[in-house]
Amino acid sequence: LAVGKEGGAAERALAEDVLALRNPSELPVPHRPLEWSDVNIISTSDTHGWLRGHQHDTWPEPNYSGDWGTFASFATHMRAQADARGVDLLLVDAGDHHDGSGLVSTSRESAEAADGIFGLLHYDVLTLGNHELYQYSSAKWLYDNHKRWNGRYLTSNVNITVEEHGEVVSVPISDRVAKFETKQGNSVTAFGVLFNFKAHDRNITVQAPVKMAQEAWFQEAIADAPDYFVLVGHMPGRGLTSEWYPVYQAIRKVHPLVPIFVFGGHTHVRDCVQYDDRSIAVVPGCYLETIAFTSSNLPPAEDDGRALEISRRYLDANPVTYKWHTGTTDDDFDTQLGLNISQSLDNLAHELKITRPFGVVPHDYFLHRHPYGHPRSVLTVFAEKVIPEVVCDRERHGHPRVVIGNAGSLRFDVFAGPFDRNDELTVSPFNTEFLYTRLPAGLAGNITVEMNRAGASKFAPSVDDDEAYVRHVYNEWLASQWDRYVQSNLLGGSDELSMTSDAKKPRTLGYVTHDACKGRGDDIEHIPVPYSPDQVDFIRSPMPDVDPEEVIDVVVMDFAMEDFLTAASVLAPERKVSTDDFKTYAEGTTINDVFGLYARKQW
Ligand SMILES: Nc1ccn([C@@H]2O[C@H](COP(=O)(O)O)[C@@H](O)[C@H]2O)c(=O)n1
Repeated sequence: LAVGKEGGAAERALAEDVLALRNPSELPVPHRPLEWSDVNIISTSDTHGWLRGHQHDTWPEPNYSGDWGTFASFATHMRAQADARGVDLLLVDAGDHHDGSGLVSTSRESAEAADGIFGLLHYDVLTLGNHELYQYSSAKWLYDNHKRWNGRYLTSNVNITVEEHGEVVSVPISDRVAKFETKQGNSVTAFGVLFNFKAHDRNITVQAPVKMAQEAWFQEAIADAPDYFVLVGHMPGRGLTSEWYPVYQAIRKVHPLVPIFVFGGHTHVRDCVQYDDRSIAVVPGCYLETIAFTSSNLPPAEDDGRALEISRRYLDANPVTYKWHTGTTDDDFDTQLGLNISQSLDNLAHELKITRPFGVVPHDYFLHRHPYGHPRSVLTVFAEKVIPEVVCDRERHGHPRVVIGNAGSLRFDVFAGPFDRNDELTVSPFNTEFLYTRLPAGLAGNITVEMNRAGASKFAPSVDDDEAYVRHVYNEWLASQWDRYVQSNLLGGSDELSMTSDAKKPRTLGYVTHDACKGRGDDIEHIPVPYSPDQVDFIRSPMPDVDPEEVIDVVVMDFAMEDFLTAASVLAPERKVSTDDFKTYAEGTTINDVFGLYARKQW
């Protein structure tokens, strides 16, 4: 469980006590019914291909053990409930379907097949994220296939350059706006927006949301008042200057009273804020861990301008939660659609051969629970064990070297037990390659320090003021949960969330959300996952034991190249280090296959 470097004993003892209380094979059961209202919206985001759910036993993984099939059964029962109640139920998703599991990261074709399975569940509104735009081919595939979403896949501010009828044109990847009527006869105007993302591939254009909101087409699209607006987009709802805010403001200017329901993503956190008493912005976590349920009444026909009753709930994505909230049992929960989806996922995993173990991991390695440098940190094992053992260039054999990379390329924990290709792509799904140049060892050593001082430039949206907020939102979110818990327990108190009726019940590890909306958001009360604050943006393999002046091979992971060059220009401007100075290192080796190579040898 551990946390700090040498301290952390108190935290560890606390967490161990808590875990001992509960039989870990048992998932906690919800006890608060959902607040159904006139409009009910289920939102997901940042699924990153986790369609098979979380399959490991280490807590909190079992909280998220539902796959896309069980989620589809849940959504189907929820839709039936909505019909029976005579209310709206919409399903929306805010993008980042790619990069993150064996299904979507084995190949372009596998990502397309996984997208197809994702699409078996009908969504009312969905959009893309930055991970659909790192490669032109992914974006082009979305463009070529956008018609299959029947006008509900919205890319309001993202264009692609294509050749059409012999002409090169920049066109929206998919539809910009959807106007539709719900089963209950409510009119909806919806948009799909991406933050002002800059690190996309060539021939893709992202317009800043603030500019999009001034466009004539947008003004025209919002001119008529619907019963409510649904804004779905890959960007956080909160922040110093949230990129949602100008979009919300543009609508508010024209329609002071029409409800605006915003569904964001990208930060991987559970979050919520209300811009006014007729709007809400909800972010539903990531990796198919969280299903957010948002509900609101609608203004009466004779609108008195009164505040709406809006609420949100973050559900842990597992069958126990799904059954409890739909009043179903083992006998009647699974729907044919759900079963078909689960079967299709198993078939795809089998075809892709992502479930064959490479080895057996001796113990858990965590991404956030330990500081960088701790032997059970994923970053440490990557930098100090995996890279030194498997990233080798035959031609450069015998030349001292150091390897520098971005920590963000490692995305998940590595769990004790069988380690397969799916686990490998989960921990690092990227095709990042290695390049090297020659520099003095002393300079190379200092460059990583400078890179960490400056922080990762590609970590966040590049809207200036927003960056400070977004940069490490997820890490800060985890840190604040753990700090709050440790503080309240060490001081002998308890945080306000523990004061609820089920406070005395044993709890499992999981998210403990404090957002900016009223009431309790988490459906299940958890103990937060231990978090170590000493995380870094960049990592480095051990320095060779050479004189600081000795010129060595300096190997850089290509995604970290810009940050490396910036740091080099700060520390040694006279050298004018540029990409031209780099050559391929360990040709054919990419970071998404180094853990497998290591596992075959060492685990
Ligand atoms: N080829 C890539 C692409 C991305 N990354 C890392 O992912 C981060 C963005 O992911 P979000 O889920 O936060 O959108 C990016 O900042 C990098 O850390 C990468 O390493 N290689």
